[in-house]
Amino acid sequence: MSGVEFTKGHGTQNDFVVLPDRGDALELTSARVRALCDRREGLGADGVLRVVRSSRTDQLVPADTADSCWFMDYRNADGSAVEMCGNGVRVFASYLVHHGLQPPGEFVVGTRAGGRRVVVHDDATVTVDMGRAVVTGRSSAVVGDAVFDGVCVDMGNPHLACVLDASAGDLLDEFDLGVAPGYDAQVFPNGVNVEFVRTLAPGRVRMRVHERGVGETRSCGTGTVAAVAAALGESHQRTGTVLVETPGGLLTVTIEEMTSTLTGPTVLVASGRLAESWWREAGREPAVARSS
Ligand SMILES: N[C@@H](CCC[C@H](N)C(=O)O)C(=O)O
Repeated sequence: MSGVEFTKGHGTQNDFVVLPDRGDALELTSARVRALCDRREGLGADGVLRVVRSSRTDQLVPADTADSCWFMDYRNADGSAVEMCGNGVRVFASYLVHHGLQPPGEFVVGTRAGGRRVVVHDDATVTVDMGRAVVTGRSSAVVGDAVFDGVCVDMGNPHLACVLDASAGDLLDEFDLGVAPGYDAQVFPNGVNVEFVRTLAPGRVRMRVHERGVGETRSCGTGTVAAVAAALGESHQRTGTVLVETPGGLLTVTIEEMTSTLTGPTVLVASGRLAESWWREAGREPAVARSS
């Protein structure tokens, strides 16, 4: 059969194109990632998950990632290859089990941020051990004219989680996150994912996020863990389990002293093949204007 195989899936509406590449043979250029993620020109997604064996990949694979496990080569919609994607790992794990590449239950997925232990449950809910939410300091985000104080959290990828106080009322629903919030580039030289979170009741928060390399998304797994770590911290708690309402659905985050977990649903929507001509065209990088 001709054409590149794909599956489209999502975790709380953070959506991905999954590209199986057992032989590590796909030429996944930035241009192809951008075209795949384009919601008019391509399939439409927040990111791409290339499925490759750790031992076969030419990516930088951290030492704690077993040679034989499946590696999630994650790309943001803008084509950038970054460290980690929490919802992506959940969809990736679900894909592996559904397509018979991995028996159900517990196993490790390789990512650029290290190995992540996952459990795929019978109802396609997936729990990921996300590692420790490391608070590295404080900084601020700017939306329009407003400046918000935030907590810098390293989840393998960088986050700035701004906890809104109760007086902020419905502000969370009113933000325009169509434009990237401003941030301090000296604190985040490689860019940052910015979360806004509000506590609704003990053990329940609501979050919106602007993702680096994507824009506003309907959910972000690493972002929910960062947001919960920040929200717990504001009420002087170091650990706890919190339900996170995102525009795309509900996730459960548990923060422990040395690690954290993320649990939520995954959906595999469709599988198919990309037309060969589309893949060929999508591979062409746009011509760069030359100054003579
Ligand atoms: N949606 C993801 C995060 C994806 C990576 C992020 N945009 C970055 O650049 O760090 C998640 O579910 O964690």
